[in-house]
Amino acid sequence: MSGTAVSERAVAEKAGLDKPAISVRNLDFYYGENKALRNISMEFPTRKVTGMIGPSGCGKSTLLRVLNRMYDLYPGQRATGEVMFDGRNVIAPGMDVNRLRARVGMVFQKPTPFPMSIYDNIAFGVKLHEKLSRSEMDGRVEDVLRRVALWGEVRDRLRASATALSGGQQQRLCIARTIATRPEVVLLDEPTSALDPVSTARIEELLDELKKEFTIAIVTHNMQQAARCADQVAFFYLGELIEMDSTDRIFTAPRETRTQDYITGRFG
Ligand SMILES: Nc1ncnc2c1ncn2[C@@H]1O[C@H](COP(=O)(O)OP(=O)(O)OP(=O)(O)O)[C@@H](O)[C@H]1O
Repeated sequence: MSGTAVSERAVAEKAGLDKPAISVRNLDFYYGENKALRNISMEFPTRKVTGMIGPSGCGKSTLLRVLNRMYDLYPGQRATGEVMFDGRNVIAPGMDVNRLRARVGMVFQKPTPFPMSIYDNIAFGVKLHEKLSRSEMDGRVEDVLRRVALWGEVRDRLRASATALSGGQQQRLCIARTIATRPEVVLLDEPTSALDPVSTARIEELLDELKKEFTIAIVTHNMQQAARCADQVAFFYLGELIEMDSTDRIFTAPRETRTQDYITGRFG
């Protein structure tokens, strides 16, 4: 690549203009009659962290659940508009939803390890999508546990139940489980809100590593966390996207009064 091309790319990346992993266009979402998302249009840049903030009930979790069609599991919930991922509208009929959820993985607020061994927590999802030999699976398990900095702590008890791990370890295991299927996008819904400060710091460090490989969307109520982890931040209010910009800009010079009021703690 020429020097010019490299610097153009650097400028494009800086401006967040790189090809997005997911593009949302005119998205509306309904819980029955209740419209929870209103005309959302935004992009999730590839291998960047997008922070999603806003007061309780503004639709942050709902938007995450649309991105991998988690809402499909519940009757009466529907989305209209476009969520483009790898050239396809994921909310249109005909999408292979299981495959989608392997490619757009999700980590929840409360650590939710399956009631099985540490090893099987990771192997379970991989087996649904890939046929690996025993040694390949062993390698995959070790690789993802290393990447979430859990290998040293659990290597001698891979066959022990995952539910015996601490909360912070369980959440790191859930992240390992999610990245084990080699997704392109990882969605995290308040992943540290049930954790102590030390475990929280470890997850935040981990995000910094993971974004080298994955596109990340993280919902958080913690402004410091958004400021520390995100490359861009989206502020939602009453089901609308009010403003999205670089993290610096959102926290130092937001355009909208409502954003300013929220980040300075005047409401929410
Ligand atoms: N299962 C549901 N059935 C009906 N309405 C729902 C359901 N889940 C959420 N809602 C409504 O949709 C809106 C958005 O909720 P959502 O959970 O996405 O907000 P949020 O910003 O993630 O909130 P929080 O920060 O408290 O998690 C709210 O008005 C909420 O009451």
